[in-house]
Amino acid sequence: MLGERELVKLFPDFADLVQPSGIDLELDKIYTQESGGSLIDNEKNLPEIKEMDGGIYTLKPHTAYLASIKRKIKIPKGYAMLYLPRSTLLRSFVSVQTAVGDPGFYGTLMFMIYNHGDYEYKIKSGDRIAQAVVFPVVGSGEYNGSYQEVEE
Ligand SMILES: O=c1ccn([C@H]2C[C@H](O)[C@@H](COP(=O)(O)OP(=O)(O)OP(=O)(O)O)O2)c(=O)[nH]1
Repeated sequence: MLGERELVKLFPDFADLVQPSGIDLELDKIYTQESGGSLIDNEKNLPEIKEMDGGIYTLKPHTAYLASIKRKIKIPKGYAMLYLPRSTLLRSFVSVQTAVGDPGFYGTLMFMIYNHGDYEYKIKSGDRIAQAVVFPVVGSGEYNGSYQEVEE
């Protein structure tokens, strides 16, 4: 796992969010699910989503949402990331569910947030919801999948 000094060099756009062994990630927007979707023979049809009215979001009990993360991220070739929830959310009965960040990925991270509780949970755009931990990848390839964005 990479530490502070390496992370600041590899992720200069996130320098102010670097922690001793990871990078804090801030909530940008929250989206609700508006339709079904499918994954059949690797043909993906993503559900339609709708941006919630911003500022402070209210997560209903037993409901799933998508959350975008502020700032686009570039994961350098030779490194991969895992994203772990902030424990304050877990202590509040809210989970942040995530996958792997691939070497070479550039774009906006999207996570799923689920309010497991029996009560509403309020969260504001800009608050930290997860921490990225970064690992070197031996013999790394480079991501070029459907979520790759063109670097500006
Ligand atoms: O929780 C996560 C984890 C990763 N990513 C980003 C970074 C990752 O590199 C990219 C693609 O993730 P993945 O490889 O899991 O996508 P896929 O479902 O395999 O789709 P595709 O094959 O089109 O890339 O999405 C997220 O937005 N959210």
